[in-house]
Amino acid sequence: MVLNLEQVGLKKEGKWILQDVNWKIENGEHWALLGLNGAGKTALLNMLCAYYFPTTGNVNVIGRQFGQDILGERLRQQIGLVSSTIKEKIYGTDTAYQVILSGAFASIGLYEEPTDKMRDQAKQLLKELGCYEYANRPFRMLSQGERQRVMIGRALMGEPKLLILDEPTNGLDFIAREALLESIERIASKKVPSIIYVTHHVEEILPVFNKTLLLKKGTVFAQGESKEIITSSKLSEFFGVEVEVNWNDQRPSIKKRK
Ligand SMILES: Nc1ncnc2c1ncn2[C@@H]1O[C@H](COP(=O)(O)OP(=O)(O)OP(=O)(O)O)[C@@H](O)[C@H]1O
Repeated sequence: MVLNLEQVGLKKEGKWILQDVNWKIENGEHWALLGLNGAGKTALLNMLCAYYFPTTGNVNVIGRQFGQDILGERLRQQIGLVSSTIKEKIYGTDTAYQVILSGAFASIGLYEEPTDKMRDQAKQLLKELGCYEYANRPFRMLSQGERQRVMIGRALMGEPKLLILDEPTNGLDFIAREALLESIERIASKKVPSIIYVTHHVEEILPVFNKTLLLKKGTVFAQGESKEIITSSKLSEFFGVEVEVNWNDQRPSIKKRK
């Protein structure tokens, strides 16, 4: 099992941010995590990466039960996290290749001498993610879509068991978004690692994300097979406005009913 949360609650500054969260991810499953602004998605991810400890309940991530003695650093080496916070820390002068290589050490910047195996793996990832042609270009000169690919490559360098993509299409135009989604689909089709794809956008729930969790006001509003969760009636209740969901080519689209 990749993840097991039981009756998890998180209280910060006297306020419950997460409550009664139950969530299991089996090996090889890929999940979409959908929630509006302030739903608690970031707080939940921070907990999965052991930056926050649960106030109540049990958290088990990749076979590690959270307790007083959990080593956050060790756990984080097994989780590939792609988020805007990490992206902002990357040195703009490092090349795409160096950024991907740095993932082997889970460091920002390269301080250790990579092995030949690491170099081969980084080159392979550059190819798989379509980054090869700009491998030697500094990170700051890359487009948003290119940077995002590099960040995913960096996360995959550590051969994580869980890959968390936190709103990876933010700031991308339609073409770049679809291209990135295609790459994500390719990674997901390999089964390992399991992916949690965090988004506000229903249209980004690719067929590979066959499970969806809806988070609302810090609690699980619904979870299960995406086809059963992403429906007009469920999402109308979830968003609190009447919406119409249509499935086309195994991808959902949504619009507000007039
Ligand atoms: N450390 C903290 N202390 C106090 N309140 C917090 C803390 N972290 C988050 N919150 C609050 O918890 C709620 C959920 O925040 P969170 O950032 O997890 O939402 P989100 O679903 O990620 O939203 P968005 O989509 O806008 O990023 C918000 O009301 C936020 O202000």
